[in-house]
Amino acid sequence: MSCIRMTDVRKSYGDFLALDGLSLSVERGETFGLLGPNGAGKTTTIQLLTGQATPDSGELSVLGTDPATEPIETRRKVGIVPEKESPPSFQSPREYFQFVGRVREIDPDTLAARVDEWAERLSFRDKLDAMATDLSRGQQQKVMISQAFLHDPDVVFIDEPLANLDPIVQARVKEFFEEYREDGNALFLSTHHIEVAEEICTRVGVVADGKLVSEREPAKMGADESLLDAFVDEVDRSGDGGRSDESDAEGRSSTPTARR
Ligand SMILES: Nc1ncnc2c1ncn2[C@@H]1O[C@H](COP(=O)(O)OP(=O)(O)OP(=O)(O)O)[C@@H](O)[C@H]1O
Repeated sequence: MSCIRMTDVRKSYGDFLALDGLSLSVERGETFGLLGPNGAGKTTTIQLLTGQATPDSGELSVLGTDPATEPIETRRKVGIVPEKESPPSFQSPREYFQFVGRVREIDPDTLAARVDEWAERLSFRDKLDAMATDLSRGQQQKVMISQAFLHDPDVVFIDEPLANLDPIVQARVKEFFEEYREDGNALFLSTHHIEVAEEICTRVGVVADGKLVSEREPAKMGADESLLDAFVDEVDRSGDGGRSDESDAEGRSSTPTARR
């Protein structure tokens, strides 16, 4: 059975239709990547699947919970790295992890061992007691990735997983993602970096115009096939290619219009 499922989900903001009947499903053992142009609906999809927003219609299921009606249950079961979140500026990473541990009900010895493991894996042991406000953007991203896995969830959602990370840390994160997936868990990633999707994901879905317009398994694509070419074709065909023109630097539309 799928551990993540969306069926015919619609979501609008005012009169702007952001998701127009989006359906997808993800199985355990998969790293699913949602690829799409600015404003296509990737962040909205993650927000709906993690109970941070509610759909207008359609069905959602994550690890047997309904994020629309049981958002706390869903969030208890999954890990989340939201797009623009940082650790609280007034706390050190160690204090933040202790807070996460209390909320996630992780016993102190397990928490200490996992924090130690992540600080080692992502090379930030020397920053564990620094104020978060004094961390670089990449160091903050390391803390946010670590917190998502501390309670050993079966499913983790990450918006732009490798943003701001140096190549050595990116390699360690990719290695961990592969082990995590092979252990029977599922990762749901959102990105507009095609090379990231190609390298990390077992399956990539292209979202355009508020719908899932195609799905591909990068490992099964022929040497003459390019995910970039396929992406450009599909986005052009959906008519979503020009959507980024009406979005600002944050990807927010300044003049929301209904998709139809
Ligand atoms: N709170 C909101 N109010 C109004 N419109 C919104 C809101 N959140 C998102 N939107 C609009 O919904 C559409 C989808 O936004 P979303 O953030 O899901 O896109 P995205 O694919 O994650 O974009 P990006 O790649 O630029 O981060 C965009 O046109 C955006 O302007």
